[in-house]
Amino acid sequence: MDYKNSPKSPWNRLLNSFRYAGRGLYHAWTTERNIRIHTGAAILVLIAAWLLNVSTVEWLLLLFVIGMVITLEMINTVIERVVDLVSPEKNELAGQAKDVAAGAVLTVATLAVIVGVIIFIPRVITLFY
Ligand SMILES: Nc1ncnc2c1ncn2[C@@H]1O[C@H](COP(=O)(O)OP(=O)(O)OP(=O)(O)O)[C@@H](O)[C@H]1O
Repeated sequence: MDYKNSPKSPWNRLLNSFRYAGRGLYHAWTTERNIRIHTGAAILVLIAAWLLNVSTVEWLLLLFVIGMVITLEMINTVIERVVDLVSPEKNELAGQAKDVAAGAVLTVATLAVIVGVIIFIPRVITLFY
């Protein structure tokens, strides 16, 4: 019997789906340096947001872009793993898939920086003038 069809109660299945998700988060955290860097930067941004008393809408925007960056980093990791699985040898399509995934992370990370600059720069300026 394959693992998907083993007889388990709905609660067991639900519990297992959380366990697998937790294992995925742990794997991403321990193996991907970029995810640790982005999480560290996100914590610093959230501390700055708290210290500088940003508005509710600004909190929502910051949380949204932070969530997007970390989630896309994880999807990028998924794409790298799957590409390495199906195409361990050099292949043009495999390279393109990884490059485009990396480009997606860069796009959202750039957006996050722009959002941070728009929210924080005016507040930092008023701190000094
Ligand atoms: N199988 C492949 N065939 C062709 N090009 C590849 C292949 N694997 C990787 N590459 C090229 O090398 C680049 C880096 O790939 P790699 O898997 O090392 O990603 P990485 O971003 O360096 O990984 P990590 O996030 O683990 O540091 C890819 O973006 C792609 O251009």
